[in-house]
Amino acid sequence: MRLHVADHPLVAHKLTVLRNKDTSSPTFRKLVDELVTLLAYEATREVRTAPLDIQTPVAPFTGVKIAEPLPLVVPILRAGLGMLDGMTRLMPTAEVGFLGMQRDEETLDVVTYANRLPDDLTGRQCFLIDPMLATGGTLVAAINYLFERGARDVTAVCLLAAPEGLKVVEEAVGDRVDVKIVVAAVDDHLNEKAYIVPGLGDAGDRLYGVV
Ligand SMILES: O=P(O)(O)OC[C@H]1O[C@H](OP(=O)(O)OP(=O)(O)O)[C@H](O)[C@@H]1O
Ligand SMILES: O=c1cc[nH]c(=O)[nH]1
Ligand SMILES: [Mg+2]
Repeated sequence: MRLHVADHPLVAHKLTVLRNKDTSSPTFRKLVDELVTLLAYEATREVRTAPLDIQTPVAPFTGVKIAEPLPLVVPILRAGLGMLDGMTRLMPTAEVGFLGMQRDEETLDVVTYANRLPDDLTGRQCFLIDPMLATGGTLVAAINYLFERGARDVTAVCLLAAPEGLKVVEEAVGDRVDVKIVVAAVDDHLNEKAYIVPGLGDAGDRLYGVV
């Protein structure tokens, strides 16, 4: 597993506003969108390309295009949906799959309630998006879904991660999958309810309200 922590003053500034409990839901959504655009730049650094011959107004030129099979972006519902527009804005030719997963707040087990993914992900670069990596249970379950369909190259884009969760992902995935995690910050620890500290609270609730 490779970890990339964004080191950028704009990321740190926007993240601070996001963490603030007094930040309203509309501002929270906008900041998540802005942050994912900054993270997506790093997350897509290794996206595969193929040569493309074009003609500039002056001369022929061999440039690049995103190679097929096209990358697949997979938001983990609910909170991951808040990152989808930002990700596809940067990579508009990517296709999109969906995973609906919810952490049982008592047992911390992951319940998968929706799954809309291509059957065959062989050779596809997959981008899982979810703002929070807490115990790591959700991300490991999501990576396993992709692995079962043949994916071996997975980049997770998260806003906050806990050290405990990063360790769980590293141990669970091993070298089965080339996993890269791009995150705006690694926080201090998990509290007794497995919330990230200092964190930003419940990302899904702050984006979409308490259900
Ligand atoms: O690392 P873990 O301990 O598994 O926790 C992280 C998960 O918890 C949150 O989702 P939640 O289950 O609250 O669902 P929601 O997006 O519908 O709010 C978050 O968006 C992650 O998916
Ligand atoms: O701190 C946390 C942990 C899990 N899910 C969240 O939304 N926030
Ligand atoms: Mg939630």
